[in-house]
Amino acid sequence: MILSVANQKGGVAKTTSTLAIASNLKKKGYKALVIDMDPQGNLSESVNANQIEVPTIYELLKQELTVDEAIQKLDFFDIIPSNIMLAGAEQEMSFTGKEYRLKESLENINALYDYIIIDTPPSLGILTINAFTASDEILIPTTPGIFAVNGIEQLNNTINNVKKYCNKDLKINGILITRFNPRVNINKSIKTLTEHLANHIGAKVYNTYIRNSVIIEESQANKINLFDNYKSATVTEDYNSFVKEFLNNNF
Ligand SMILES: Nc1ncnc2c1ncn2[C@@H]1O[C@H](COP(=O)(O)OP(=O)(O)OP(=O)(O)O)[C@@H](O)[C@H]1O
Repeated sequence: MILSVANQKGGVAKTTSTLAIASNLKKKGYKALVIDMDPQGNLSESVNANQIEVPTIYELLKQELTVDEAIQKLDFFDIIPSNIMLAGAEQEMSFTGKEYRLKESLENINALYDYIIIDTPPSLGILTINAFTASDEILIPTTPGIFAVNGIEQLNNTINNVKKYCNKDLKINGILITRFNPRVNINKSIKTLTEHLANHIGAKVYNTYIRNSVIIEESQANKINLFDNYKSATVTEDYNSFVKEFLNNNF
């Protein structure tokens, strides 16, 4: 399955969720490839991928190399990294067929992986459109904030456009509430609001939600896998439960 993790709102835990889900899937024995489509390159950095003077997603989108040349095999999972060069792609990709570049690149390796997970940037430009065109499904992380929730409707319009013009079989897998603090009342009403909105766009909110935890920043800063060194942290348990729910839904 090719899965895009997307939300044009920044800071809703797209990168964190991609990292946690892909590393958990690998721990469970699945073959996982992560594609960093975010010019910020935070995901590549969090797993210590090589980002300087190596092939990245940018050269792959420009068709300057084959997909095998861009893949790095790490303990976390396999990755196609990104770096700030990718920021230029939004302007440079103006040719016919630009939406299909990633899809074309992945055709040769799709069968080698159980899951290919794409971390998308906080925008609905050509990079996100490439990710959606290449994907089977989309996972939407959202934080319990009213603006984050409002953005889902706009995201759904983009998804519908991609379905209309580039990928008719694209589906929303579900909406994942992240950075949740169950003790705060407003969080609870936002959860209810997210459920209504999900219903309206024909998607579902996963039962599992991800709690707020300082462990996230600590593990990312130290480039440590949650499932190695922070096994008993609540947020590690949340992501583990989430992956179980995700796998149950997809069989
Ligand atoms: N469950 C959590 N608890 C505490 N902090 C978190 C949690 N999830 C993510 N964060 C922190 O929130 C910030 C934003 O997370 P992240 O980078 O994953 O979001 P993003 O949606 O990928 O952002 P961008 O849109 O900029 O790419 C990061 O500093 C991250 O460490």
